[in-house]
Amino acid sequence: MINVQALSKKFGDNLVLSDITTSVKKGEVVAIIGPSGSGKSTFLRCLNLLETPTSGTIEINGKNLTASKKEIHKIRQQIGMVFQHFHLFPHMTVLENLMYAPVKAKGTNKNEAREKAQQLLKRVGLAQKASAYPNSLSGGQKQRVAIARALAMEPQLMLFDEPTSALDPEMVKEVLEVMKDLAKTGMTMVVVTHEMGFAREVADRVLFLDHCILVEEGHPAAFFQRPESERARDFLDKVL
Ligand SMILES: Nc1ncnc2c1ncn2[C@@H]1O[C@H](COP(=O)(O)OP(=O)(O)OP(=O)(O)O)[C@@H](O)[C@H]1O
Repeated sequence: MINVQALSKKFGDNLVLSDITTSVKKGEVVAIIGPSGSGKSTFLRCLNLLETPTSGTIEINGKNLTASKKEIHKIRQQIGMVFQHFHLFPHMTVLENLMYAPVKAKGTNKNEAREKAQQLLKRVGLAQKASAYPNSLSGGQKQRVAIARALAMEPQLMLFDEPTSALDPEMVKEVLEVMKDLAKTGMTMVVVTHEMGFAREVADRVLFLDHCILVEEGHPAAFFQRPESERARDFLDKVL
């Protein structure tokens, strides 16, 4: 589903991603881990062109994102994104937050969008919050709404940028549970995370970035038990 070839990204003279080549299969859950500042978020944001790569190519479902600026809008609609800081519309109710993009961007009929939104709220355990405004929700609830809102566009791929790192510890679990459930449905997911437990239990593959380089990638069981590189061993010694 995703094919990344020789992706590099600079901010001015600062090289943030260096020559990254990898791919993600349909239905795969990939966790991106690594030290702070290693380029994880930038890599994720390149996958839907929130950041423009300096060089290299990114294909999603065979379409070259970097070549087809015209198509990017259409391709983006198929990619859901969940950020660290929710980004819900504060002046809309939870239900309206979920209905907005399907109605405005896809032209979905309002009744259909409402029904789908209600189903999704049920799925993330928040059916009773449909009429609430985001400000009245806890961080964990806001993030579950953000996930449901991304799913309302029926994406083929979901990108998560440290979705639990702004949450109080007691709320991390409820969000990870929703993500685990989503993974079980066969959704293709790329997740930047500091939650090693999630990477170990839920991911099919781990990508380890350090200093702008994709140092190693592999199955979580192998990566966490026997990391190949010195850099990954050092990192795991610090975080586990
Ligand atoms: N818009 C930007 N302009 C300039 N530099 C940036 C920008 N975004 C990120 N950077 C720099 O790129 C580098 C990588 O940042 P990035 O956020 O991708 O790392 P990360 O691995 O996700 O870090 P963290 O785990 O702390 O979120 C950092 O040095 C950061 O300062």
